Amino acid sequence: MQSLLGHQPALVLKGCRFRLSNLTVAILGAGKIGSIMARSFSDCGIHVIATARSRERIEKLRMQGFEATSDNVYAVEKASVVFISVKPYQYPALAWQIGGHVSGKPVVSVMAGIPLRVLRKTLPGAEVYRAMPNLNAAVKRSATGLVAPSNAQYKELIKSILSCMGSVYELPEQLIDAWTAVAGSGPAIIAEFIDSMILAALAVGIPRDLAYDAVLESIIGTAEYLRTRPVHPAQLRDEVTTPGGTTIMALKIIEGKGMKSALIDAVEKATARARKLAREIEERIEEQHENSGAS
Ligand SMILES: NC(=O)C1=CN([C@@H]2O[C@H](COP(=O)(O)OP(=O)(O)OC[C@H]3O[C@@H](n4cnc5c(N)ncnc54)[C@H](OP(=O)(O)O)[C@@H]3O)[C@@H](O)[C@H]2O)C=CC1
Ligand SMILES: O=C(O)[C@@H]1CCC=N1
Repeated sequence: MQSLLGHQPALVLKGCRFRLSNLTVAILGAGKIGSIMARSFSDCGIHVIATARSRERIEKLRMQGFEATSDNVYAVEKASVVFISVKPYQYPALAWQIGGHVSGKPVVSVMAGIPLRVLRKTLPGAEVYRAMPNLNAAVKRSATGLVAPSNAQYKELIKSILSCMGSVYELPEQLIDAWTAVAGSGPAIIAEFIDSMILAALAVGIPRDLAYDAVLESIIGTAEYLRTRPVHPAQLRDEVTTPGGTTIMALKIIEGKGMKSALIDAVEKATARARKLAREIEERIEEQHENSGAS
């Protein structure tokens, strides 16, 4: 581990945290989530080399103050830790480029669906991890799931880097697709709910800016309440619901229209999609392998 961080002596800090400012991290595919990761890591003092394909994106990353390039191999060779944040279907081409340059390095994929098995096969000799952050990393509130390989050498370092985006939860690999559906996609699902509540507020005559505040503050407050008190959501609901009052009228409609079952179905479908992605990407990698004439 020492070798990753150059010659700086104080590797392990109090509380088992690492001196991240000694570290160079490559983020391959710094698009929407990758550039948020770049900002979070950079705010922790990490030197980030971000990559993208298009000139526009590289220029944008440079304007944000990052070292940016289209040269993935350069980024991998310069970095001690590599993050991969291209879209899953973009991964086979990227793996083809960098596969011969990652041996001995920790490589963390934040791509939905792609299993450790496939990462190991395409990144020979690397210590591969899967992580699933979410967009809330932009406000340092990501709930990031982490899958580490067995006998991981760099796990504490990777956790420290990921914690620059918020909370980190270590998971067995069989839960990461479900985590992707709940926490990775979570901000989109919750944003749909917020949008619906704002429309509902408009429908009953609350002006738009007030509607936005009413909904957001209620959501943040409810999350804070549940986070800080030992109360089950159903108990909170009961505390709000006056017999014969207003809340029960709303709850009756929600129950009748099947909001809970819609959400359960939605998360199941998103989880299944992540699993299917794994098969699709593996097929593409095999095709690429065959087309290259390899045996
Ligand atoms: N968006 C989200 O909230 C989350 C996404 N993820 C995962 O992160 C990944 C990225 O998602 P997202 O950020 O939304 O997607 P984006 O399309 O915004 O980002 C992907 C980036 O990868 C770049 N790219 C593609 N191929 C290469 C290559 N060969 N070399 C260098 N750069 C390349 C693209 O560059 P260019 O723009 O120049 O084409 C683009 O900027 C996905 O795998 C997704 O599953 C995980 C958690 C949350
Ligand atoms: O929609 C997706 O596939 C990615 C994974 C989690 C969030 N966005």
